Amino acid sequence: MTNSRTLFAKLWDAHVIASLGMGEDLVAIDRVFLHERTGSVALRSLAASGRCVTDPRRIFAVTDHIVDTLPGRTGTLVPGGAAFLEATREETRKAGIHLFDVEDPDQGIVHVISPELAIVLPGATLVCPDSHSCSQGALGALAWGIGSTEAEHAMATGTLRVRRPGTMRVTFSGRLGPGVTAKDMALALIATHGASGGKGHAIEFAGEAVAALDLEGRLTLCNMAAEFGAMTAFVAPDEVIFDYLKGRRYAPRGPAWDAALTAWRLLATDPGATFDREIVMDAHAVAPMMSWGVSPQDSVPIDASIPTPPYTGSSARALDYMALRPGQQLLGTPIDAAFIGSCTNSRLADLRRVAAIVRGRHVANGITAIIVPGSSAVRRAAEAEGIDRIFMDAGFDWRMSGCSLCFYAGGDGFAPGARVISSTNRNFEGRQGPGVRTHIASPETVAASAIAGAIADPRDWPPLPAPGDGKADDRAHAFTAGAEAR
Ligand SMILES: CC(C)[C@H](C(=O)O)[C@@H](O)C(=O)O
Ligand code: SF4
Repeated sequence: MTNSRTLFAKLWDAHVIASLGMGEDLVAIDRVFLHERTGSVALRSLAASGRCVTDPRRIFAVTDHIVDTLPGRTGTLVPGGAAFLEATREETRKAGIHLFDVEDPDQGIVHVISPELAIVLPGATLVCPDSHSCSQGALGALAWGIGSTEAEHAMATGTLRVRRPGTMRVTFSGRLGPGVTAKDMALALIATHGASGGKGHAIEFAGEAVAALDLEGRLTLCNMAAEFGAMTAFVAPDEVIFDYLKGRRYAPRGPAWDAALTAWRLLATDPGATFDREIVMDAHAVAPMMSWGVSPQDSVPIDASIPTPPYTGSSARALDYMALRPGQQLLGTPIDAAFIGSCTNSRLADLRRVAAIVRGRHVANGITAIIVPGSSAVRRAAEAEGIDRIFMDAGFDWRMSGCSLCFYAGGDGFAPGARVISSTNRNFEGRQGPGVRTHIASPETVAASAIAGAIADPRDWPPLPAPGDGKADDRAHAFTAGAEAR
């Protein structure tokens, strides 16, 4: 008998108020984050039921999903969308909940601004009525997506009734190769084990390649756990996370910070602790990945060809929808548009890597290329570094922050039938507009493809040496040495 515990057990047990039997626990919820699409529904329904928010200081809201992202935006282009915005404004005001609204300098995609503002903290529980809430586990939190009704319950009681998930450790051993990123790690995992491979589990990502990821890379990896069917995912927090959080708006300060740090440093799986399931992936064997079908599991290394039959289920219809042939090479397939954004890949580190590739180059003729920063803070930081100019000079549209064309809600969208290469997390039918054919990949792959005008391998597009710029060699070296390596 061992007393070794997994990090999951430590996080979970610290929040269990009561065991409710049948595998369910009553769990204390430290933070609730809402967005206008589903949060407005929860707030309205809570108010209508005559219940109230017990502790508004633990609840935050943002407008991100349906806000327009065109420069000079005033509201939303989504038909009927204004009602969601109005409900969010009205109900958060009445309940005393802090709202990061469109004009707020801290506005952005919920899973991007939560870490930026240190609303999510190591060891905390955070819920949000959004399936990609698991992204935030990158900071060592237990963060998961819930429904609107559960959000009401969490706001009214500070608790939730939750089935205790199984534990799974996914270890990426070794180091990533050149031009390979956290997005490729996630797609390789999902392609190997299927879109339901993580079902019913809380995943701890571990191993050398995970520890070597920067904060942004860890957020990307945990974000994609939603596409792996997992309840949530996290990475044991380390100094990378603590350094990032220090001094941020809602981070503890003074003696509270020191006490937090002492507690956070214990947030790791003990040696000898066992998991319900273990998966080991060889990081060195991961290549830049690209999806070919209509599920993230329909993904292959970018230089591979589309698998040949037999197909089953969604994969069988996928090729029709995607207008591709079995055995076809993905490389060189002409594209119509490129999109860089979303809670998966729209942070400053993502944009810097994109800038390194597009600098001195231009988007191919006839290609629509759009970059949407994940938050207003990312947008400002990118502009302060001048990388917005690099994007615009290269022919990319540079937008205001929000979910934007990550998902089609009836407003902005790509043309029907367009083949879009996208740094987002979902390639479902119609995800980016009716009939739109989405290929998901890393931001580097999207950038290289936008320039090539066809699906391209980012390893074939190293940064160009800039005349008179002594840093060019360093940039090229950083790229070939593994873009996300610290
Ligand atoms: C609108 C929202 C509920 C949805 C989600 O939960 O994931 C969206 O963010 C998405 O990515 O599809
Ligand atoms: S960016 Fe896309 S995946 Fe992320 S929360 Fe918004 S709509 Fe969902």
